[in-house]
Amino acid sequence: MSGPWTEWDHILKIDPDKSLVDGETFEDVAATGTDAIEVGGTTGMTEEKMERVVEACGKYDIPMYIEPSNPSSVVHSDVHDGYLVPIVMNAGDVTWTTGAHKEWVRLDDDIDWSRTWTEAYIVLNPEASVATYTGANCEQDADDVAAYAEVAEQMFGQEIVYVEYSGTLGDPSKVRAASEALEEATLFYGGGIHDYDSAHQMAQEADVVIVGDLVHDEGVEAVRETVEGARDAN
Ligand SMILES: CC(C)=CCC/C(C)=C/CC/C(C)=C/CC/C(C)=C/COP(=O)(O)OP(=O)(O)O
Ligand SMILES: O=P(O)(O)OC[C@@H](O)CO
Ligand SMILES: [Mg+2]
Repeated sequence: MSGPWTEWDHILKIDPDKSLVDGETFEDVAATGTDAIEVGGTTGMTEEKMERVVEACGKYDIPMYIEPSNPSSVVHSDVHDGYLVPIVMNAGDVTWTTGAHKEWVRLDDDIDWSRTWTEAYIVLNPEASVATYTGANCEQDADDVAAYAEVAEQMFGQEIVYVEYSGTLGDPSKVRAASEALEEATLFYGGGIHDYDSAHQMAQEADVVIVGDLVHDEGVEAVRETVEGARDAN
């Protein structure tokens, strides 16, 4: 089974705990040329904030996926395309590999498995909230990153491997190492993409690049440039 992400170059990740740039709307966001919107963040996540963004983006004709950072940010709606649930390969606590997932499945009687997929995260920026939150061990050389990617695909059957540098532009040689270790799985890269060149550079290594903070800090015009960078690289 393979998902629509095999056709994507670029994802825009909206953090429901952050606002858009003054004067910009979700309609502008949907018109940036990105292939899909992911809604998720680590800190300050609540069901209400999640619902608000999902509803706002659901009005536009763009694929939208909820990326929950805990079971209580899984909102049920008809307007989004599915759930991309993180599994953190290098978490310091099994909560973020299987524990939260077990609790979610135990407590939620209404999981729609037909549109639920997972992303195998390798978290590499120790300064990011997601690293603190999951107690990730970010000291990973390129061969460690490659091995995690291979474990994710070959042993855990993951279709998506996500090299995560949230907040900073990562080491392209580690992204390349992950890419070379994968056979069929789709490689996502996210972190610090802020212009045409950074998008172009990381899109040469990864299949899909994810842009997050830029939309909240700089706005849709800057995001559009990253879409172009990603497209030109692929
Ligand atoms: C089982 C369920 C439903 C949920 C658990 C899912 C897991 C394992 C979450 C772990 C954390 C994670 C990988 C969240 C994904 C979203 C993400 C990485 C957002 C970016 O976070 P930061 O940029 O560090 O944080 P802020 O921007 O929110 O400060
Ligand atoms: O916010 P940035 O640094 O663009 O990171 C994007 C994404 O990988 C965060 O989960
Ligand atoms: Mg962030």
